[in-house]
Amino acid sequence: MIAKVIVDVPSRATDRPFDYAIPADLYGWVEIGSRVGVPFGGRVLQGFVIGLAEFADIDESKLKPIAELLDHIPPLSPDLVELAQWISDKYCCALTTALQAMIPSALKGKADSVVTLSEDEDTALFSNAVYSEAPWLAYIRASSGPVRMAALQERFPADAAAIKQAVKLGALTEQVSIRDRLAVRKALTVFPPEQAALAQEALANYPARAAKQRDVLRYMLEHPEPIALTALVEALSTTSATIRAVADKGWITIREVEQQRDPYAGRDFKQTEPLPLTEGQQAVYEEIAEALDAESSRVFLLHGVTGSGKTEVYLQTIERCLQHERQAIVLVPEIALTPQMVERFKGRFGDSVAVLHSRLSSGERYDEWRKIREGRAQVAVGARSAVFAPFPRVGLIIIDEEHESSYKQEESPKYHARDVAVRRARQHGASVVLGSATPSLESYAAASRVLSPTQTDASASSRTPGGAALLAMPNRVGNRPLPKVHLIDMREELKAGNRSMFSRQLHEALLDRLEKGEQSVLLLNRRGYSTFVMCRSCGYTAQCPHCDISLTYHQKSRVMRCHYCGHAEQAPEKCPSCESEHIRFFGTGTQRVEEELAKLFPGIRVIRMDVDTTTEKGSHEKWLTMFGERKADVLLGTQMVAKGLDFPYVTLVGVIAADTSLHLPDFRAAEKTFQLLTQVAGRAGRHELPGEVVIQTYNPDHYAIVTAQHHDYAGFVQEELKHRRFMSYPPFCRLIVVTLSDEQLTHLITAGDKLAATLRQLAYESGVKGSIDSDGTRFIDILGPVASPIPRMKDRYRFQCMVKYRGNAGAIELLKKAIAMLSGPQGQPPVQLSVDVDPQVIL
Ligand SMILES: Nc1ncnc2c1ncn2[C@@H]1O[C@H](COP(=O)(O)OP(=O)(O)OP(=O)(O)O)[C@@H](O)[C@H]1O
Ligand SMILES: [Zn+2]
Ligand SMILES: [Zn+2]
Repeated sequence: MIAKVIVDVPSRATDRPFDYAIPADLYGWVEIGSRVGVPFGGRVLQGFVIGLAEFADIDESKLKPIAELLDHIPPLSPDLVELAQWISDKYCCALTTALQAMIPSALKGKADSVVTLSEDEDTALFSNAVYSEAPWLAYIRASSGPVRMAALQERFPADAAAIKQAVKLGALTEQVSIRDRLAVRKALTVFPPEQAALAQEALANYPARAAKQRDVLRYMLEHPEPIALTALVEALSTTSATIRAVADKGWITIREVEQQRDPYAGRDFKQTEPLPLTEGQQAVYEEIAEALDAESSRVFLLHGVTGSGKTEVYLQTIERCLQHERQAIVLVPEIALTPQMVERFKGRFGDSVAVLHSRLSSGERYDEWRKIREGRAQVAVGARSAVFAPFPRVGLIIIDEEHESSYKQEESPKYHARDVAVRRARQHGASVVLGSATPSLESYAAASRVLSPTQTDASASSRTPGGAALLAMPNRVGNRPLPKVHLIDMREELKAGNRSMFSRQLHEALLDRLEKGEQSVLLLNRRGYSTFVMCRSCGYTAQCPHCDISLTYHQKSRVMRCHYCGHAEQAPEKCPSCESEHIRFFGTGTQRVEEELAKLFPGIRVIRMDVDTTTEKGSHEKWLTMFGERKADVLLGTQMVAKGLDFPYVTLVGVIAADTSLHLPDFRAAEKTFQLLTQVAGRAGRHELPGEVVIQTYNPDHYAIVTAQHHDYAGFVQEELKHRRFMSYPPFCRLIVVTLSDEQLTHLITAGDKLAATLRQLAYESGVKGSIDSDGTRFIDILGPVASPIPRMKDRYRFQCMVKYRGNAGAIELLKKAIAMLSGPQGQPPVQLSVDVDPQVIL
């Protein structure tokens, strides 16, 4: 038997399966999805089996055998391997990169070599006096098992050559194997006596001077359950040596036992029961339930206003899914994955919920993942990569806040979890529910057919088999009104002599809440904001010397830092350009808002949530719990306060400056602004107390802001679609951005021009219509090369080409072909090149 293995080297030259023989003792164990160690170019590498075959493609006598099988249960299943193939094709990345994205980082093993003494002990070499006295040899002899080569070399640095020589001459046997970065955690555990009666007798006869040992034995007889060694040491204030002595006498045993790291251990989740559904929820629930019962793979876009009770719909459809003995995956944006959110799922489904997100340690994440792989969990709640949760029979995939751009991974593989979910669901006959109060234009267009068939991008509708179905929940639970939204024109404030960052109305409203003991949420829209350093005399701004971007000022340390490369320097006292002392730190950070609040409202209790205050593990949770317990009047923060929060005493939401994100060089700027305002407004008045929202802006007439004021999603979409159509942007076409970078500008220019020219030539030859979109079905347009929005990063110049296409234009194939044509014989590209299909952020 032959295994086809993808080795873990993400380069174009190795991006194909290699054949290996399956040794007889591994027959039946090596499966599609198995992780193996294989010899490759003189090393041992980790790889994944993606196929099995009777015969090899190459001369079988040249075939090397698989060196080792790394897990008994393959970490990937055949359907995930197939999904990886799809990702690699669609997002232009190496197959190994896609496979790696599906497993926890703990399983990204590294090759490690160990040495043992060869069987043939009296090798001539070792009888040689020089060697026989070598300390490293004595060290190996004294060790009971294999010794890690790295450890040996570290210990005896001067003897590295001699050790290598010994391996070469066969006196030492070297074995290379893959070691996981992080193993299953094992703890030494003490087991009680197996024959209690005999042990009782022994206890009575224990020598008096071994009183400590007697205590151990007595304890284990009185508490006949396994106990962790460390716990026993603590319970009896004894030592592990004492306990070991009792074990050596044979009365108790000490063994290694596998431990589970449960990040939610010790927390009680209050069991919740399904709520009687509102009419709106019921209608939606029934539609989804029907698809679940029929096991038909359908995609639903659930457009439910803030506070309409989408979570309860998720919970009850999951329950329905579990009744069919199928598993469910719930994706939540990383920053909305709060303990409050987790609690909703654990409260309903208890221990069968596994949680996957990046704030867990890699050990915790690994254990949660194993819970899924080993069938101990039925529901996975997590961020983007939870879409790969290795369930055998997925029945339902829910994507909450489906419009969030964080569902797109920014590094390779640059996949979008929404598209991957639809694909995975199709493999399993599962349904997908995309939920949002502000669906992305792409999803909305696909579901509501606002585009005529010729305008729709055909591949979008093939992504959503049979088209997505639009489900709406236009009302809040209990028919509570959406909050009243006031727009404040900040230019008018300035004219009226108010120079504060708070308008008079927001000031009043805050004061009012303080008096009533109600709570407020304040949003500082930080997208595109930064605290930068500028000279008021000459206009100098502090720039990163390696990247074309302003340095960000950190007040605490007085250090200026680059967000792209990490470059840091002390903030200057004087302008380096004109020596003026009028050098200032600009921008409104959350810190400044906090200071202003303290000045204007003495005694106000503010919780500030931003990147600075939430880095520590568990801090996010701590702040939200505090706020929930009404230990603060104001929750002030960046984007992270806009989502998912559900606090009954929040009756005011204030937005300090709505438009900071409006003018970014991003075609989604208006959409992002509308979404953010609608989401944050939705935090107010979700329970009995009515809510009010104050939005401060310099663009009170902008449609994104006006429609947000009126909770008018349809109005926003209509206006935004006009712009997108006019400018030819998604959902009217699809995009691929190719970023080229190099240290030498001349190389870059040549490579960029060549790429664009090749692409144009290939598109022309393939007969796809050019930018003149005559019949509207197939069209491809190649723009650029132009300098990227960030033209230099880490001392490398950056250019980009944008490909706009529609329909079955074969754009990805053309691009792959063009790149191959420009690459060297080993597949090496002329300059560094990165491809982003369906980009969310264009930098
Ligand atoms: N059927 C129901 N009966 C009573 N209360 C309900 C019902 N469904 C949901 N709720 C309550 O209504 C509130 C809002 O629900 P939920 O948080 O799910 O809204 P949402 O649609 O997810 O809103 P958002 O998009 O703003 O997060 C919650 O406090 C929830 O417990
Ligand atoms: Zn200056
Ligand atoms: Zn930099």
